[in-house]
Amino acid sequence: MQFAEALKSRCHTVRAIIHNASSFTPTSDDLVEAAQQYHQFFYVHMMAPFIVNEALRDRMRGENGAPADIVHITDINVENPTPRFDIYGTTKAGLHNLTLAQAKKFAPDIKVNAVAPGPVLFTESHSQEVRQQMMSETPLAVEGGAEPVFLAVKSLLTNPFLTGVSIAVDGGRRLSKR
Ligand SMILES: NC(=O)C1=CN([C@@H]2O[C@H](COP(=O)(O)OP(=O)(O)OC[C@H]3O[C@@H](n4cnc5c(N)ncnc54)[C@H](OP(=O)(O)O)[C@@H]3O)[C@@H](O)[C@H]2O)C=CC1
Ligand SMILES: Nc1nc2c(c(=O)[nH]1)N=C([C@H](O)[C@@H](O)CO)CN2
Repeated sequence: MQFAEALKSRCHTVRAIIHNASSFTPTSDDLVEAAQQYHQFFYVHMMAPFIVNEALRDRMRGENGAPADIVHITDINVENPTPRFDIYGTTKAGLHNLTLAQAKKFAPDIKVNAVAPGPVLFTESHSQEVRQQMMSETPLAVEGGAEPVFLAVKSLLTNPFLTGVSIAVDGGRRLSKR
């Protein structure tokens, strides 16, 4: 556990931890490659947040007696997965569950919450047709960008009475997808 020890040697007091790191690729048709993907996705979406949170738990300090904060960036599809991204989705669902478990485990000293984005930032891989399709499935019909995700994280950090919460930042998309 050298990583955890190195982290502790560098972090004396921590106000908040935001777990944003992620891998995002469709599940390979090759089973060997898919197994390798599972390891990669498990480590970045579940193992790393678990290790970092446990390693720094005793170093976390809120302000003026309020709890400290951990925020996990998950995905609106944790309960309505996209089969083509099943490995991605199951490990993000694991991160969502870790949010709930650690909210119970770390209270009252630390709040643990999630922000679940919908498609907020398209990549070059998204054709104009795909973008239009996704916008047609989004009630607010715009590409949200990173700012709404930041504002959701900020609202969690400034509200001392929220833990075990997941904020969907998706323009209402979760309401329209079947
Ligand atoms: N963009 C969107 O529409 C949506 C995003 N989200 C979630 O929001 C978050 C941010 O999204 P976005 O910025 O688009 O994500 P990107 O895929 O563009 O970036 C992911 C980041 O995670 C980093 N990363 C990956 N693996 C590791 C690792 N092992 N250690 C450290 N860093 C790592 C990458 O660094 P590097 O470049 O060095 O590999 C990269 O900077 C992610 O958790 C994503 O799953 C959820 C739903 C929709
Ligand atoms: N790590 C990432 N996760 C996700 C991304 C991304 O670009 N990086 N994008 C999405 C979106 O839903 C979008 O690609 C539409 O499929 C999901 N997660």
